[in-house]
Amino acid sequence: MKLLMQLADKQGKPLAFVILLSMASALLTVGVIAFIQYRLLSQHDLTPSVLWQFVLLLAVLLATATVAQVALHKLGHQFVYKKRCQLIKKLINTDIEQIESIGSARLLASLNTDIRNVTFAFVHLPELIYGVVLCLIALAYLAFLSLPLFGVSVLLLALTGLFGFSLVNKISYHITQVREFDDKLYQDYQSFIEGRKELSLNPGRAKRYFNDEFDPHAKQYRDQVTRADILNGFAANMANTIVLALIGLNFYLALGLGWASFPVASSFALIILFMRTPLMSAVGSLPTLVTANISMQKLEDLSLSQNNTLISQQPVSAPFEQLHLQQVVYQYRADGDEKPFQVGPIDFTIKQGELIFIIGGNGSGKSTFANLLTGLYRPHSGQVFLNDQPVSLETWPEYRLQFSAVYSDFYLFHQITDGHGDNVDNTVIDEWMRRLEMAHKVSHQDGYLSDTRYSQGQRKRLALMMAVLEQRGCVLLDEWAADQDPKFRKTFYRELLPLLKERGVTIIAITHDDKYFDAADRVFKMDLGQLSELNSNNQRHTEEALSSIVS
Ligand SMILES: Nc1ncnc2c1ncn2[C@@H]1O[C@H](COP(=O)(O)OP(=O)(O)OP(=O)(O)O)[C@@H](O)[C@H]1O
Repeated sequence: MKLLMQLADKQGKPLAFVILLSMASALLTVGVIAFIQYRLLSQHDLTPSVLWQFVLLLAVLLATATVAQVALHKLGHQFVYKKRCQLIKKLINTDIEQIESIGSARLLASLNTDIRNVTFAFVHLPELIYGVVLCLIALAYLAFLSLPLFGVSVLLLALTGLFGFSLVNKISYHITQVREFDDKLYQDYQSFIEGRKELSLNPGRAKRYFNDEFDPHAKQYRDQVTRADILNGFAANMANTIVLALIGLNFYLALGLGWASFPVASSFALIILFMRTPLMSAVGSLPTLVTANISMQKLEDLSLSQNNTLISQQPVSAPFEQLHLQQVVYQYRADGDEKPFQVGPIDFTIKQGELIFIIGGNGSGKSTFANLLTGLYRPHSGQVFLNDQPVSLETWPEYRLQFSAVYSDFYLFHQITDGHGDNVDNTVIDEWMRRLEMAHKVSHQDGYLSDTRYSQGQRKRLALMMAVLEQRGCVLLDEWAADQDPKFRKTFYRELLPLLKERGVTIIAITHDDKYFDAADRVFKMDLGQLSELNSNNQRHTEEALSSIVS
């Protein structure tokens, strides 16, 4: 099993130690039975010292079993903890394009369900290991008692195991389906939560979504999980019945056909009965292990980055002087027969301290260009030059360090950090709180914002503050002013942008505020993925470009 293989691969020695302890505790358990049979049941040997030996044996058994269990739980949960941390680190190192193609619902389902499934498996792993080890040792003891009876028992158990194997395959199939519907349910949960306002206003839509999307998924989930549970219950009942059948068969073979004596047959019955509970627990733990294996596969299928170390911030090699894009092309993945949207080929140059505006209609490719420019997307062809040096695959992460941004779908973190992830001087934070007219509203302490639940416009101001505090050479703002009131919009274009420019920051702003186009050094227009520069001295040219966007 993949789970055990991975555990063995990463924690080979501790796992071997735990298996040895489990074997010792199983041996001791069989030893206790043998002790009862040979010492306690033989009356002429019943002295107080025998009782003390028995108590000692029980104490050693309790200690060994407890240590084995504790060690296995610790080992398992440590494995899950490491897996969880690795997963998040891989997620951080994964390309945005891959994360976008996986989708947030599938990612959340994996982070939640798959990790939980692996945890459950580790809760049940001790039962499986103990059950298997105990059964093996009990079988060895049976072989010692009577080889012919042992042979018949092993044959019956092997046949049952074979049948059980096909059952486990069927259970695996249903559990795989269950996991697929889990992804779909997560998608539905996300729609219900994120679309709560629309659904509140339109109960008809809520009902329709419930009936057409959620309910079929929930029903399929229910049906598949029911089938898996029925098969699992059947496997457990079958194991139980086979164990009882084995006792009857052994008595028949021993006493009816004279294969063994009565004491041997009764010892057989005792051992087999004794095996029953651990065997049933082991069988019962199988579905959780199957589920965990499927979850491990699901986690692998996410194709996250293999790199699970957090990149320590590299110093930016040289300050931003100039950025040049040469014949850069980016194309989205084709979805069906439709021609995918393409940005480029683009030739674009920006120098340090310039203030550039980009305009363009909805869907013209501005945000795609913003992602391309800031290095979130890698060009499919063409070349990017930073300070006249070509940016290669190796230097791509370093290239990104030149930028800070407020994207249109920005996220506001509580932590206030500079471009290296370190704390920022309080006086600098206070200065920007004042400039952004947020000082009366927001407080901060020890590098944390007191809250992030503000209006969209206020949150955007804080996001701008975060971008500025990162002190990168180039700041990208995607329709930043769209949510600001007219008064602050003016402050932004007439005071804040000039101030940043004066401080040497290069700014690329995607905007529709034609009233302030004169603030920019240059204005570019994006149209169907093609970028062209407008002649900012020619008012008519700019007006034409704007009216083409409006029309
Ligand atoms: N993840 C994606 N996969 C496939 N196509 C996409 C993806 N994201 C965007 N597109 C396509 O790329 C085109 C440009 O999108 P983009 O977001 O860059 O436009 P935009 O100019 O920023 O628009 P808006 O002003 O409405 O924000 C759109 O027509 C869209 O169909």
